[in-house]
Amino acid sequence: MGSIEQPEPTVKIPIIDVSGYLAGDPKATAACAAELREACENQGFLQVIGHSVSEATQKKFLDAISRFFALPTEEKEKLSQSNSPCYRGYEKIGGQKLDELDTNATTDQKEGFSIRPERPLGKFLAGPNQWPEESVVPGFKEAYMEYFWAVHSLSKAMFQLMALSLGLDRTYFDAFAADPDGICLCRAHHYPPTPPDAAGRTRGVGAHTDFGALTLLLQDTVGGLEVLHKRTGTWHSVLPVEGAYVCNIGDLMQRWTNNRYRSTMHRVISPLSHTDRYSCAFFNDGALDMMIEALPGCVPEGEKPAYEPLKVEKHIVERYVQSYGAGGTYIEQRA
Ligand SMILES: O=C(O)CCC(=O)C(=O)O
Ligand SMILES: [Fe+2]
Repeated sequence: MGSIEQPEPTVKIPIIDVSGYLAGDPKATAACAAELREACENQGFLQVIGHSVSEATQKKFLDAISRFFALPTEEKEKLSQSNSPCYRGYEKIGGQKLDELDTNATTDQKEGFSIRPERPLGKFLAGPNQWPEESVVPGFKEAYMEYFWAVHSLSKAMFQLMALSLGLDRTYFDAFAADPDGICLCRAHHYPPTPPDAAGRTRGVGAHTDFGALTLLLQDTVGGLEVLHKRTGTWHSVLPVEGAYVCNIGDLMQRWTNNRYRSTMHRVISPLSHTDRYSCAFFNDGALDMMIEALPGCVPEGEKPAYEPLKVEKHIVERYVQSYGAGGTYIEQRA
């Protein structure tokens, strides 16, 4: 008799239809909250369908970013993030290295373009966007801002569902997630096709956990995003579902929930592919002056919280510096 084979570990990334919740149906809301809790306590990743961002808004946005990334490098470099006091604008290939642990890892083989709503300079990440001239990429700014606000609204709804999933009042995270000065940032990505000599050797995005609270990622149908199954150390694809949002928990939310909700390591591999890949991450990392300390109900009776209280600002600034190197007026002022 042969040895008994261990079954492959299965990583479940549930697909949750939130349409009933968004329509205000109490039964659907309770079911969605339970599904969200289960996903966050396990892999920390799920995909959201039946959401409020229209297909037209997504398509218009994806079309606009592909036209932007198709511009000559000199044109994109005019909007370089390195000229921005607040990490806004164009980030060239290799501009970020999200894998902080592996010193041999390549820089991330993606280019990006980041925006936020404009706020007066002062607080971390506040300041002006950089946009291409309207004649250079017609409709880009309009499509990007329309997309931003649509996903912003969905992220607020997801925080309310998150509150319900934790047995908290629905509005518990509102002050955090809807603060006009809060850290909400949208970064569009373009992953160029990988030549054979680089496939497998480079990373689209190195292994990392997201810094903040909640990420909503739109990916096209090319694929490449993978999550780590911690116990077995194996990587598993997040299969693209057209129009869905990959929703994941970041380090702040893991800390806030006293490790009950998981911030999972993920990466984008560079498969041998002749296709360009586009994605866009929307990070809602909340109000800068919020203190993160274990939420009610997340510390078992008789135990101490796993972490000291921490201000959002301190955490986010440190993580930006680690992955981009010091940059931006805010950080220079504090150095
Ligand atoms: O492009 C992707 O699929 C993932 C990007 C990502 O993980 C990030 O920007 O934090
Ligand atoms: Fe990420």
